[in-house]
Order: sequence, then structure tokens, then C-alpha cells
Amino acid sequence: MTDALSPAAGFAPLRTERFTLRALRAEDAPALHRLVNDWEVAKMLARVPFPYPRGLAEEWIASTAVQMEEGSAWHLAITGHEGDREVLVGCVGITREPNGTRAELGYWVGRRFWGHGAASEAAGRMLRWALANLPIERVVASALADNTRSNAVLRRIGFRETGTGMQDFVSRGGAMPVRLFEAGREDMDAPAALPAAAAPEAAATGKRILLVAACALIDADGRVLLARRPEGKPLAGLWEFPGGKMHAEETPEAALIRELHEELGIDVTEACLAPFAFASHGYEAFHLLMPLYLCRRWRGTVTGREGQALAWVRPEKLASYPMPPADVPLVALLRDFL
Ligand SMILES: Nc1nc2c([nH]c(=O)n2[C@@H]2O[C@H](COP(=O)(O)OP(=O)(O)OP(=O)(O)O)[C@@H](O)[C@H]2O)c(=O)[nH]1
Repeated sequence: MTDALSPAAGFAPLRTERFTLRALRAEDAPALHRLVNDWEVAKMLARVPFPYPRGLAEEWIASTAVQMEEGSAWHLAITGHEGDREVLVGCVGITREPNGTRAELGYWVGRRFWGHGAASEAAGRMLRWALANLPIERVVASALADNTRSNAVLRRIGFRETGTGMQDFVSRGGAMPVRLFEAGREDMDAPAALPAAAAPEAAATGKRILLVAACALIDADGRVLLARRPEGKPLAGLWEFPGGKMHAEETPEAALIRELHEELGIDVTEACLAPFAFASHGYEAFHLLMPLYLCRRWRGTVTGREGQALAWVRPEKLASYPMPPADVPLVALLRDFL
């Protein structure tokens, strides 16, 4: 896993255009209490009591550190700046379902910071971070049915409404109607324009053909290198074979030599790239044609130069790493071959 998840390394703050999302600290308690002990804020939140006891702020902050240590939830302070002073704007959090592949997103913003897109900016970043870095498939969220602002935030950052329900609200002393939302990797931004090599169109589907070269690096113990697609790329969080789009006029081998150097800091020669198989897969926005090469010799030390997590995986373990759908047949072939 990435450093961001290692408790020993501490949680590396997430930055957005205007805010920093960082672990909560004991000294945030007074500001947190001031912001959340406000009926207009508390009445929108399912698990927050009103009035909010002063001591609960410290208690809750302490519990967030424990949850982060055990990898069950990440509740972060949304902080901004007023002049030189750091100010608490609100909180955003993601909680994993025990033993599940889903997590729940929640957030609130102090009333004096409303109307400036703070919730969208912070919750959008948290959602993308979670899908890229946690072993989850989907993120769910809910908002009071009549909380139009929060419903709009969830839609804006990529959630789809999946239905309605009733949920207990501590501050209201009972169940309230809510809208339910869900987001997966496929709901995140579609791939940007695809400046692929001489991208022809597949006549039958009208989809552009995207040419991508990929490589299974195999180490002396027969393990295969997988790289995790980092936050910000389509399908972030899925594991893949290193490689990338072929530029115009580039051979697949030349594309791989370039990509392996850029992404992993290693040098390979064309002679060490053995053609193995290919993937041909229809994604919604394009049709992927991806030759997969095998490579057992390279110069240099494999390093994730773009901040991506890397894993050397035994062939029989490959299936336990979620990969893009195009890779599934390749993984089966590779397992049989190695
Ligand atoms: N490298 C690689 N790409 C894959 C694999 N499987 C798969 O579906 N793809 C798809 O192929 C495309 C590769 O694009 P990319 O975004 O990685 O290409 P790139 O490194 O040139 O990225 P960039 O244009 O953001 O710099 C993506 O749509 C990706 O989802 C795989 O195993 N390895």
C-alpha cells in the first residue's frame, strides 16, 4: 500500500486548490465545537447530536486517530487560510464497511464558509483519493432529501443517485427521508481527449481505437510487477501492467522503452521485450488495443516515479488485484504461462 496509508508515516495531507485536508488534532477541538454546535449544521448530519457537548469534540478527535491507525476510517479537517492564520472550515471523512468493498463519504462545512464550493472541493478530493488508494470498489453517501445543497454537491463530484430511504438523525431524534448516492471508478472523469497514435476508428462501433503498449516485468523469482493507477487518472486505484499510450509514429517497443523509463526509472532494450499477447477491449469512450510484452532484463532499480504504488505479485495471486476489464484475459494467459 502507499505511504499515505501507513500509520507510521502519518497521514500525508491532501491538498486542493484552496484547502488542505489533514488529520484532526486535539487543538482543533474548540474551533470544531464552535462550527458544529450550530443547529443549521447539526440538523443536516445523521450522527451529530445537538446541542453538541464540548467534551465530545476532544473524544471524537481522539477516536479519529485510532480509526486511521486501524485503517477503518479517515476523518480529516478541512483547513484554509485567512491571512497567515490556518482556519478550520469543516470536516470530511470516509469510513470503510467492515469486511466489505464499499466505503461511506460524509462531510460538513461551518456556516460562515457556506456558498463558496468548499464542500465540493474537499469531498471531491476525498472521494478520488479513496477510490485511488483504498481497497474498495464503491463509495456511498446520503443526504437529507430536502438538503438541495448537499444533493447538488454529491452530483457535482461524480455521485449517481441510486434511490431514497429513511435514516436515523440523532439531532432530529428520529428517522428522516434521505437520498442515497453511489460512485465507482467508472463515474469519475472520463479519459481526457485521447491523442493516440494515428487513432483510426473501428467502423462497426464508431469508437476510436486507442493503442497502448504494456509490459509484464518478471523478476528472478517469477513475480510480475503491477502498478496502481494513481489518483487523477481514469480507473484510478486499479492495478495494471506498466506502459502507456503510443505516441504518433511510435512503435510499441519505443513507447514501452519511453514509458518504463518515465514511470519506473528503468532502461530496457528492444531485444529484451518479448511479444506475449494482446488485449482488445471496448471501453465506453474508446476501443483499447494493447499489446502485452514480457521483460525479464532491465537496467536500474524499479521505482514508482509518479508516486504510484507498485507490487511484485506471484502469478497465482494476480487475480486478487483488481485490474481494468481489458486485462482479465491477459492475467489468465500469464498465469498459465509462468
Ligand atoms: N498501461 C496500461 N494501461 C491499461 C492497462 N489496461 C487498460 O485497460 N489500460 C488502459 O489503457 C489506457 C492507458 O492510458 P494511460 O492513461 O495509462 O496512458 P499514459 O501513461 O500515456 O497516461 P497519460 O496520458 O495520462 O500520461 C488507459 O485507458 C488504461 O485504462 C494496463 O494493463 N496497462
